[in-house]
Amino acid sequence: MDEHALEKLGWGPSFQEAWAPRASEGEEPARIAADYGVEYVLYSARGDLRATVPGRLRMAIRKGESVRPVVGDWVSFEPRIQEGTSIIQAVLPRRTQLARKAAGRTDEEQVVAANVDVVFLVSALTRDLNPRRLERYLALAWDSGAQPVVVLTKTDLCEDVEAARESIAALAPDVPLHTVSSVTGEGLDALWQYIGGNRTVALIGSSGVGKSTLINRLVGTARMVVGEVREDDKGRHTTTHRELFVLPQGGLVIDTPGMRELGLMESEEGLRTAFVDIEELAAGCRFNDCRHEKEPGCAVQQAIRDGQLPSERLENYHKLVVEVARQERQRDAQAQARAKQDTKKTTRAFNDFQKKRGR
Ligand SMILES: Nc1nc2c(ncn2[C@@H]2O[C@H](COP(=O)(O)OP(=O)(O)OP(=O)(O)O)[C@@H](O)[C@H]2O)c(=O)[nH]1
Ligand SMILES: [Zn+2]
Repeated sequence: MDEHALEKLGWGPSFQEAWAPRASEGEEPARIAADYGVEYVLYSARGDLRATVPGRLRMAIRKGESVRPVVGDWVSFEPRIQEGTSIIQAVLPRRTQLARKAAGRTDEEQVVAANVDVVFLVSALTRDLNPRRLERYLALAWDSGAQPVVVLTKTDLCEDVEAARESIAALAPDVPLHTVSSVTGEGLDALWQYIGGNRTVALIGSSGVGKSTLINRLVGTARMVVGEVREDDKGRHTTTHRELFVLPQGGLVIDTPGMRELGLMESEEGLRTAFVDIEELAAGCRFNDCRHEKEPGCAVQQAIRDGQLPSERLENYHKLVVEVARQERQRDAQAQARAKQDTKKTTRAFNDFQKKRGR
């Protein structure tokens, strides 16, 4: 086994210790790189593999005896290289986990990423800078066990960076705080100290604060095409989508839809409160279902033309609306995939049953 390859993926003594007893079973360790609900992509010493969770483990998850594997988790898997789909046998104890409360059910947590070392709490130094929201993100980060780092972006758009820095620093005196601009490059170098050393970094923050731009500035083209699915030469689906990225300089970044959803905790409230100006203006639009794009009689567009509303406000609003829609589609797709899997299982069980009866 290539220990060095595993180290680059964030492997360490605590995982080694937890995994060691399973070595005799012929199992191997790997880290979850993408989570499709039914199927996973693993990074292992053998390279990238596809894997599923067997019925036994699924049952244990349902009973609460095991956690459900999520992106960033270390797992022990049984290699099935010939078949093309390996089997996840156990989830190794997590060092940290980023979770949000499931909507509606306050007692139930939804883990969106595991084994994150550092969380960048990203906010933009614009009108949308919201101390209460940052406090919520901080609470989330503290709960996770990961180290929080506040990153204030878009210094190039801010007239008084020092004042903003001071007001935010007062909220979280013990948390490192950095101000950066992905446009001018100001302050970016200081972020490297958190990224190296095979550590895993996650970025949380509202839509539009500059998370993607920051990742791209820091890691260049390390990110892969998102959501691309294509058929390989045997007609199987090979997924190129990843949610855990190994950086060429060392270190890892997690960017999952769930992570983006953390930025949407405030979405409903956000669309109403944070964008109350737009909601109010929208009452004056000619059409009830106006999207404030190119519709005639749009009061929001009019307000922009009149200089009453900065166009960036509407851009941010649109980004949030698009993101909500994207996530709904994603949830639908996952539900469909699960349903398809269930149908297959039922068909198989039925066929087996028929065969047995025929005998
Ligand atoms: N002026 C300025 N604009 C920036 C900076 N960083 C990002 N932007 C712009 O802000 C907009 C949003 O940036 P994104 O990186 O897409 O924001 P995000 O947080 O990834 O947003 P989601 O993908 O919706 O979660 C883009 O138009 C960026 O070009 C910055 O430092 N300065
Ligand atoms: Zn409108």
